[in-house]
Amino acid sequence: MTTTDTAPPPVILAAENLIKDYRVSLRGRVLTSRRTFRAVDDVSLEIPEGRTVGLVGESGSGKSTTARMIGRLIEPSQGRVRIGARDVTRATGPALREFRCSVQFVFQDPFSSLNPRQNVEQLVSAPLRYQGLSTLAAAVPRVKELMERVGLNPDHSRRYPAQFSGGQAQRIGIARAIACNPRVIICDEPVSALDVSVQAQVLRLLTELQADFGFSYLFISHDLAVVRQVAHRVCVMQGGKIVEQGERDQIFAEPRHEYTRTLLAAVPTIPPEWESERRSRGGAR
Ligand SMILES: Nc1ncnc2c1ncn2[C@@H]1O[C@H](COP(=O)(O)OP(=O)(O)OP(=O)(O)O)[C@@H](O)[C@H]1O
Repeated sequence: MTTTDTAPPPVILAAENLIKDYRVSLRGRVLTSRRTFRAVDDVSLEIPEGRTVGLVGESGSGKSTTARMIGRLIEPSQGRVRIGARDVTRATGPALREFRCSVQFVFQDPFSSLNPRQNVEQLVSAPLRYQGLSTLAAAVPRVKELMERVGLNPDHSRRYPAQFSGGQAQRIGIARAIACNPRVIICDEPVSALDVSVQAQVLRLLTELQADFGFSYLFISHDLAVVRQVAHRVCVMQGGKIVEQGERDQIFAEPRHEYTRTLLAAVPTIPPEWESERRSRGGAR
């Protein structure tokens, strides 16, 4: 952690009044230009340095669309994305490349987000090569170091995704995400495709990496129990809008919006030993 309890950490990544209109619904229904479908409606959120912002809501509420706009994977229809003081909404060329290094993604399904024809050396070194920071051969020691850091055997660097378990494949995705020392990692349902025991290990790894490197996370999940374990702040989405946001303890202890209360009613409680261990590691508080 880079800040004290008295000074709030500076905002590293911000979304300002983001809107996304689609002209074709995912079901293939073509909408007329006058009747677009608004998937995200005036969303503003801030991600402080070294902190985790949880983004929760039911399926279809607009979480992934919001994240993809913030990470510049898709263009917003309106609104702005800022990293530090810099507006990167329309950044192109070198500015966009730099942004892509600063803001990395970890996706839900590690197997579909890793090219099955590339081995770990190729996969994990990709951000470094994209930035022109390294060649494949020169990146191998760094890849092995990253593999070790995320709990993988560096001797397996020539293996392909299919030779790993789901949890190990997600660790490859995490190694790739941290390869070029990003400032923010957008985790889009990073554990929901994994077995519960493996989920806990991957969440623990993300928490450790944050404590060690000060990463900020935007952590998307439909599972509030998971968000409660990792998030410092929580934003609740419904129907494309953020209906409530605040510090994690406030959201969980005193939800103000009816929809948040409904979501919370379905959350199992977390074991106290988890909570105390996380606090002692410097995780969410
Ligand atoms: N490329 C697209 N074209 C048209 N509609 C889209 C597109 N992507 C998403 N949508 C629609 O936008 C809405 C928000 O989708 P989004 O994936 O952002 O929600 P979500 O909260 O992440 O849901 P989930 O948890 O199921 O991924 C949904 O109604 C979805 O069908």
